[in-house]
Amino acid sequence: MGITLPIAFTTKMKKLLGSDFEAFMASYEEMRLYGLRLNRLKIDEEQFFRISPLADRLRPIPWAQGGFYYEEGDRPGKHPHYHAGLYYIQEPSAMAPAELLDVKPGHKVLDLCAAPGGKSTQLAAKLQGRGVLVANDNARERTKALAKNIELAGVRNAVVLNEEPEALAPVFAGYFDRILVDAPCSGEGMFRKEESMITQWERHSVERCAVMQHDILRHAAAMLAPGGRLVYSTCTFSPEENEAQIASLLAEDPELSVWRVSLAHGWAAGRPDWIGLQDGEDELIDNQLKDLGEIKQEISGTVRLWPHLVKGEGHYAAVLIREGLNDGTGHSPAEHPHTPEQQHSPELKGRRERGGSKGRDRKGKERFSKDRDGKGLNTAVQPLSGRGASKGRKDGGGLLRKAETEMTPEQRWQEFAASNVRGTEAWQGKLISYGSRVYLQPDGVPSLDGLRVVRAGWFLGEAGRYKFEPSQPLAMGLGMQEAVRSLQLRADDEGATRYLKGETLHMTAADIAAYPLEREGDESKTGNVPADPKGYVLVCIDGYPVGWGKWDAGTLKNELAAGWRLT
Ligand SMILES: C[S@@+](CC[C@H](N)C(=O)[O-])C[C@H]1O[C@@H](n2cnc3c(N)ncnc32)[C@H](O)[C@@H]1O
Repeated sequence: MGITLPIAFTTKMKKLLGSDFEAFMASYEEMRLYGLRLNRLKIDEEQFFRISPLADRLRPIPWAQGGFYYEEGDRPGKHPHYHAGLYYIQEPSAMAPAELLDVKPGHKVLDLCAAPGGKSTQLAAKLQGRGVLVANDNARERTKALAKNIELAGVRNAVVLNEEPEALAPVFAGYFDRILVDAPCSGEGMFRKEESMITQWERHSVERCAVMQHDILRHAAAMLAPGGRLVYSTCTFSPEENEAQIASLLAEDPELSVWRVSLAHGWAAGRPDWIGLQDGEDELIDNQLKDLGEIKQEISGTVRLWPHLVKGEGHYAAVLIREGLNDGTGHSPAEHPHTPEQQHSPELKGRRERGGSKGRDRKGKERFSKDRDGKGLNTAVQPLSGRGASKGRKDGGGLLRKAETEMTPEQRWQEFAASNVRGTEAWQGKLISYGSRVYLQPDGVPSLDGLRVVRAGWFLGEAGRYKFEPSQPLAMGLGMQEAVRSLQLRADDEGATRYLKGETLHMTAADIAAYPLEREGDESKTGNVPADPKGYVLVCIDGYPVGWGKWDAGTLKNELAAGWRLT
């Protein structure tokens, strides 16, 4: 066997697994499996199979919509389709929790421990652009990758936060229809995929993880709407981090119950009989409001994915339901009793007051922090006539110049959209700006005042003194035909690779056009050549946007930001 497992780990697993231990250990002799998941916000299976060179070698992952095993040598992360956000590379078992959350378009969804964003992009695809996704992670550095993956996937209705669950709970009390807690854990299920997890396991003990998980879970539960659903998942085997966590939550919150997962695809039942085997664990379910026998019965409805029983790594998942009615498509916070204004929990109310005041200094000014791109980020929503506008006023020149510089960042966007993007009048959401950066925030998001905001919504671009610069996330979130000017490249064109590497391309005005993707047997371009081909062009590969270019007199200047280029 190539992997050396810690003795403390194998000893414990032997005690737990008994006669299954041999089969479990044999799984470490086998190769890990590789998975990718199609981004159904952009593409379905049929279309993907038509355009992808991987099509013949992909095999479906039975528990995940659009999930496929690929071969190690295929390197899908290097293909232009990856840069177009057509799929996300994700370990097969890791696709299970988001499937269990049963997200429907229109839901308000929280991914509480979200970085680097695999499950967030999966949840966003299930929302199909309707409702809200709040993706949060408390590790500041990791939220960079989280925001980028959400943007690469073309998600338009997400807010990205960098907070502790304790700070979110009062702001979003009872707000979410669906919550995913993909908890930080000791990672025992990932030893085969990533040997470095073994060192981390030795450093972050199971006990420490269990304390952290308990804290995260109870705050998560406070944010779940009546009738809402919460999925708790880990990639570890230890019962202290799995069944015992759920048992203690059920004991504390009698409105929660386990929704029994059906055991298909080789999935195995949770193990209530393993609760209490470890020292001190009984304390977790002290003061229970529910009978222990009843709780243990419920725990058998949670699920374990074992590496010797499924084609994937080790995982655990529990689905919990909060008592109450929910039509499944979301509701405004004012419609139910768990709103911030109608707190019934004195503990949460106290925390909200503390959290709210955290965002202001003694003089009542709004707190600023840096956003992930290093820009000064106002943590409060900028009003339409806010800071960005007054900045322009200071250095106005002649009358026209003065009027131009007095435009708010939102107005700058609208001016840009009018000549570059089709159909924005029909977009749902609220335009807001933080400094010069303009976002489209999904409707119904409460004030984020006082929270560390990484993305306040879909980042549309940055307003300058006289112009608006469209962002990379705007390009990724548009459909090809939403741009006034587009350039169609094919994945196997040399031009596609050159564009992704950041090079300038040369072409005539006739190449800059909005025209449909060539279909088999139809080589003709049938679209409209824009009246003025000069300006921003949405560069597409096989019909899917990858970034902006700026065309003028035969040259397409490459606008792909450094962090988005093919290296
Ligand atoms: C298992 S990973 C999440 C993987 C992610 N769901 C995905 O699918 O890409 C756990 C995450 O929890 C984050 N985390 C740890 N403690 C946290 C806390 N108290 N609140 C929120 N996130 C936390 C870690 O930074 C880490 O990114």
